[in-house]
Amino acid sequence: MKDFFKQYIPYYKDYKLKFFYAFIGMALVAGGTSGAAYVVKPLLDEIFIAKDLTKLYTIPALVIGLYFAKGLGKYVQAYYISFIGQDIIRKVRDKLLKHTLTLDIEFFQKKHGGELISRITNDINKIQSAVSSQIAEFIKEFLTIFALIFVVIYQSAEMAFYGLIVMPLAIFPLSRLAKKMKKLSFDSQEKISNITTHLSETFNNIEIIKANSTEQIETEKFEDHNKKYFHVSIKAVKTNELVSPIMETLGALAIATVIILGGTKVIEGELTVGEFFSFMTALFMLYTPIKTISSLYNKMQGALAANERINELFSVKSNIISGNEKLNEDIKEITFNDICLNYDEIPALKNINLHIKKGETLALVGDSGGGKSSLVNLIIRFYDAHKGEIKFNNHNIRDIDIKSLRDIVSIVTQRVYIFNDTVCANIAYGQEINEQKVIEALKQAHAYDFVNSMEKGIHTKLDEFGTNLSGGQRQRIAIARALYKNPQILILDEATSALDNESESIISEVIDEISKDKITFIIAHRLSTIKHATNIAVFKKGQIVCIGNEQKLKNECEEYKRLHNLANI
Ligand SMILES: Nc1ncnc2c1ncn2[C@@H]1O[C@H](COP(=O)(O)OP(=O)(O)OP(=O)(O)O)[C@@H](O)[C@H]1O
Repeated sequence: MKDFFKQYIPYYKDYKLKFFYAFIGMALVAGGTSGAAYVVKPLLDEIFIAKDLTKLYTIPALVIGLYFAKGLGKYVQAYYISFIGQDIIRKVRDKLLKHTLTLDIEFFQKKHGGELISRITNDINKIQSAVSSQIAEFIKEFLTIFALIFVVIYQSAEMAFYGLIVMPLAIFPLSRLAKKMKKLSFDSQEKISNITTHLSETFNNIEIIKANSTEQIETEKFEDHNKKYFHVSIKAVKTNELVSPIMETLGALAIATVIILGGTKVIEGELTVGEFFSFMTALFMLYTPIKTISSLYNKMQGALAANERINELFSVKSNIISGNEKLNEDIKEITFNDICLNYDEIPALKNINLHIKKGETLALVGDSGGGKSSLVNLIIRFYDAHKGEIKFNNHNIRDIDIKSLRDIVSIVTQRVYIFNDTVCANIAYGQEINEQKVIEALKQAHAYDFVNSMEKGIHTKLDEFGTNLSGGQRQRIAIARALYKNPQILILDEATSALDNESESIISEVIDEISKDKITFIIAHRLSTIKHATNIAVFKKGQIVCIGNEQKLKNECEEYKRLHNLANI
């Protein structure tokens, strides 16, 4: 708990004035509550026993004043505390997403998107009430307790001792319950994360689910996750709700003792009736904040568990560290010197040596799993090689500022990414929109005709998965996006695989034309699309087994001949 406060207290520094207002509100609540308890004494002693008529009006007026102050205080503190809490949460959420986006591709490939969404939404929501209302309630209830204890001790120190002894007695069972609550909250956050993960997987894979009629199976899996969440939640309710009966039983014991003791004192004339009732009112009132604090402490455990999960994400660090050399120059050559890459100790690339000059196109071909995508992923530092060196002119890739590197590279991957935005914004993604340039890029990618026939042309909104487009249309959008950037290095990983033969050959010609002043990497299974490449590297099990132009490979490379024959079957 201490660490939790340590982590969030610095945020409060930005809200000093608002916190001050909230504190005044809390003080009004504490003062109003204890004042209401105190006023029982003059109420009984002076109106009912001494029959003082003047007090008949002043005391009720005072009661109204006290409750008004309490109500006003409650409103002021609730507003400012919620403001502070929600604003802190907004900042933590922004910070968490910012941090998450800095992490390596490898992290995203291993962690499910649904789980990350759950951390950034559910877990952060869990700490929201802790940093806002719960912290405020803690302070408010503590202030109220102090004020009421003051009234209790002021009225009778001896009875106060018996009335309050329950407080230390309650600590042991309550701390046991709190520990259990923390564990249950951790479980519960994990279960809700499973639910989010399952939902995101279901909606992302909806086509395959429907095509295989597995709706029932998926529903059953979901019901299972849902049931587990329900069981943990109910266990948490069982634990949390124990706080109140424990406190009430202990409280009843204390109150019974005080009645016997106080009753004796009143009978013997040591205490007035008013003093006794004022004491009793304060004592009764005391149990509410004490009970609230115990239950808050328990509820806080949920926030602590969620916070651990948030901190776990904050503690993940990127392994791919940016260099600081900016690439503000013409890239004339890229060199791969003895490059090796492993995924979890399993080799994917072995001793790759390549040299590509500006204006050249290197095609990468070979069986599936040969290492082609892995090689191009190294160029934009989605991964770092485990051995060897990649150089852009004379810069080692690890010394280059990652943003400046990625600014000069366009990549079209096997999976096409479409954003929930207009065609225009999708093409100019990450750059300023120039409609003329967008149209130009669309024309080059042979996408302008179909975009133009859409209701709003380049201003038509696409949906996130591009479901309002055909596979080939999606690929053309991705190619147009890559061309819009006018990169120095162009990487096309199966970028035309969904196109019909005619479109593919037209686009291949366009690419041949525009790649004259670039360094281009093309991965293609259809060998016909890469026949004009300067060099073709044939991959097999992570190695380049042959390299050369098409004619050379046709004459000398058995593996290429095999691929060529397969393609012509
Ligand atoms: N993120 C990853 N984590 C673990 N292994 C991976 C990862 N990406 C690729 N691999 C493995 O590395 C090897 C090379 O994969 P890669 O995707 O580079 O091949 P490829 O030649 O591009 O295949 P394809 O033509 O099917 O796209 C494969 O055995 C693959 O299973």
